[in-house]
Amino acid sequence: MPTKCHHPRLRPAFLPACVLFLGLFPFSPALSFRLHDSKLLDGSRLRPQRRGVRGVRGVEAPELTALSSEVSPSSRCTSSGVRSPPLSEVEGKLGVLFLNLGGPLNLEGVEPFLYNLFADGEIIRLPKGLKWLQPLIAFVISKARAPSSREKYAAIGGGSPILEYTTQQAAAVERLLKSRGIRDVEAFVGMRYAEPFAESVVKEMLQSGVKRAVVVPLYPHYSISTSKSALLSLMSERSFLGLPHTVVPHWYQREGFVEAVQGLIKKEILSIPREAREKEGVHVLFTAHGVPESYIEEGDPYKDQMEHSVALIAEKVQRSVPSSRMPLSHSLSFQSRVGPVTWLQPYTDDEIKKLAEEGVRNLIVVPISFVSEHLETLEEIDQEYREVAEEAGIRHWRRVPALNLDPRFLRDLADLVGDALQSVPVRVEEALDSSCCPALVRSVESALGFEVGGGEGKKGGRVVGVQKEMEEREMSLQR
Ligand SMILES: C=CC1=C(C)c2cc3[nH]c(cc4nc(cc5[nH]c(cc1n2)c(C)c5CCC(=O)O)C(CCC(=O)O)=C4C)c(C)c3C=C
Ligand SMILES: [Fe+2]
Repeated sequence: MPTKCHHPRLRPAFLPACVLFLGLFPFSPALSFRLHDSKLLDGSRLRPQRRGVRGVRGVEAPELTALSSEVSPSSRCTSSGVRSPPLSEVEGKLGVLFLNLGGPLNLEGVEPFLYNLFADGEIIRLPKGLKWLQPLIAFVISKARAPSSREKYAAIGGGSPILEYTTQQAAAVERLLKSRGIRDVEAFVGMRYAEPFAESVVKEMLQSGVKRAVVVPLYPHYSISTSKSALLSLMSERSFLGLPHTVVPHWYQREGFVEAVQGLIKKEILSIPREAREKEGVHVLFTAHGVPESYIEEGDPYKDQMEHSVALIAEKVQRSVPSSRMPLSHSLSFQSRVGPVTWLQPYTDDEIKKLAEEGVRNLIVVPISFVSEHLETLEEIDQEYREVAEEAGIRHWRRVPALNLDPRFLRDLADLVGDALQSVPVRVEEALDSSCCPALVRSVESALGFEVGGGEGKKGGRVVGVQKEMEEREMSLQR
């Protein structure tokens, strides 16, 4: 049965049990993060994102051909069951569902958001026999963490910009699809830990007449803790399973994504004064949200995909910056660890200090695991890590903005939907299997050094606030 996805009032008698459990917590990593059957959570009220525009049904335009030379993951990610036809052959209104994590809109929303996060059986993984403790643990941890978490959200203006960015991204993709001939299409946003909850949005989709759906977790790389968790929330809405649909489980390998990130990196590299970058070189540090190591040991493809992703982007960066007078190196590290267990390493703060000790003076930091600005970019990287870097001796610090409303990225998201329509559908049940798409999950050597040349120095733009950036991106999309 789904657990109610709300911050509960616990009876005092439960509290000693929670405290007892948490007392064990630091000494029992195996207990605190272990593989088990997934647990579903239920959402609460829905705030529908946008009203659908009704028109001619089911028209796919030829320009929806992939820009990417890669085979769409959908066509590879199959099980041995009976195949449904591609969704392009199904008539009726198309719904595009973007799944994301969500975030608190204000400081009052921080504790309920944390509760929902820690009540997720894919975030705190309890053995089967202890699952009944999940709501209690979520209650205690969210209470304990809320004050420090609230401080962080206060430092970025009092709430998370995730919903705003995601809504704008979805609206832009809907416009692009319409402009390409899919007139009867509506994009939806469904969140995991905050409103609008995905479970409710799915109901809205069905009520609004959607007859086929493309589901896109807005995480380029698959992780049990993010993509799988988001997809599980769909399983609790049984009527969704009767809807012809396809899921794009991961999409970091798409050329459009790689090129969009590369473009943003190149801009920051060129913003470092020419003399400094040619004399001292530049280091590009890719930083991804971490997961506990135990996830990887239990089959989460996240680390392999991340390493592959970094190698693909680094290669493009190397090729994109002409001449060869500037030594350019790169590495990957992991941030935002929580709790007492070991997370993926190296940790980003340690990596920054190590790089500075090794003589790096010009540092480009690239948040790679998430496609919009959020707490970890605006507070952890821009404030905490920047201070670490400056104290360690980094002279030129640049943070690459998240993809947000980058036109290349948005075009690729629209292409991705087009590719998904043409491919063999991947059902949500299939995409829950983290070993789905083995051909795309391969380890590659990361941290390859490479040399690129420089151009004229330009001042790099920092993140200037959601509203301003949205206006700029919107204008650029319209041009
Ligand atoms: C790819 C992205 C992410 C992965 C992987 C991920 C795993 C993961 N996260 C936690 C714990 C927390 N995450 C929190 C916020 C948060 N996490 C991500 C992304 C990934 N998490 C995002 C986008 C956000 C939202 C930020 C915002 O702007 O609102 C938080 C709350 C913030 C805080 O108190 O630090 C926690 C806690 C775990 C345990 C985990 C893997 C198991
Ligand atoms: Fe997280």
